[in-house]
Amino acid sequence: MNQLSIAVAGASGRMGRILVEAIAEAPDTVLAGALDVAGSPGVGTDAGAFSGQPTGVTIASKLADGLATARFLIDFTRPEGTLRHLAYCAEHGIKMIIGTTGFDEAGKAAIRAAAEKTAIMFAPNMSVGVNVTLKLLELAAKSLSEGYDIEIVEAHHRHKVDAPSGTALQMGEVIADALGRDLKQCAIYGREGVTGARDPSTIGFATIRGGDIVGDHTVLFAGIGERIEISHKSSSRATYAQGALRAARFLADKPSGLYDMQDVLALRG
Ligand SMILES: NC(=O)C1=CN([C@@H]2O[C@H](COP(=O)(O)OP(=O)(O)OC[C@H]3O[C@@H](n4cnc5c(N)ncnc54)[C@H](OP(=O)(O)O)[C@@H]3O)[C@@H](O)[C@H]2O)C=CC1
Ligand SMILES: O=C(O)C1=N[C@H](C(=O)O)C[C@H](O)C1
Repeated sequence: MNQLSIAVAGASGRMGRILVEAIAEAPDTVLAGALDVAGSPGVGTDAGAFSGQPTGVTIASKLADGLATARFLIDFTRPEGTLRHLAYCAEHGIKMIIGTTGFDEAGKAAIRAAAEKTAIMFAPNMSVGVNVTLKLLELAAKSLSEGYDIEIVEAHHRHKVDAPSGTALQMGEVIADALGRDLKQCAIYGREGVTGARDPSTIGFATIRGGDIVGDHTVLFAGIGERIEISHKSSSRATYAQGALRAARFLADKPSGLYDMQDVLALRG
């Protein structure tokens, strides 16, 4: 079998460790490299050391070492790390699966530009369930466009550094698009003090951080006399890792371009 040779960035992070395991377990993928940021305690150790299953691949900090034989890079790190990896991958034709969240507009523009040189799958949530939920939200928003107040509530573990989550923002964008609104104009990120009555054209966001919550998202469509709640709850990061591997298989025969999980799962349209 022609295995997909995949490198993992942020290999000693929460997602990186699970990805290393998932790649080792899948018969059609092989770990071709592992990266972490210089100074990270994982650098110089075997990428499988965390799970007690050595891979024979040492975590490198130099991109040329970690990416020497990789055709794909799966990157769940931080925006500044991903943007550094992006430039290298675009130059060397390495396909990228980007799960990192928290990019500003300039970062997103850099990803779009790099996708002219290599194939990139960029999605804030790679679980099948969340991506199906996005379709449900589109349908709900179109059907409940009048008389329902829309609020998005997300909860994550205490270590998460960006808020609202990338998934919550994508949910907001899907809903705003379905309603013909611009999320930049109608999003309300938290409330405090005398806020006045709710403006019906807004989409509200609320963020909870605590403990080991893997990732919960609920969208409320609150009307008079009823409310609809559409929820997704992740109980394991393995679902994101499996989504990332599915994305690598999808990209294997794709030309340069920017793709997302709706493309991978054939949910577009
Ligand atoms: N799309 C999806 O399905 C999902 C997306 N995510 C996103 O993935 C990202 C990572 O999440 P998680 O694994 O929990 O985070 P962690 O903090 O556990 O892991 C991040 C990894 O990236 C490394 N890193 C930090 N800064 C840099 C840098 N500048 N350059 C290169 N590497 C760097 C960290 O090294 P060190 O520890 O030494 O700082 C660490 O190994 C987040 O943006 C999160 O929102 C998470 C889950 C699912
Ligand atoms: O940081 C996390 O953990 C997660 N981040 C992603 C996001 O910001 O949406 C996806 C998932 O919710 C887990």
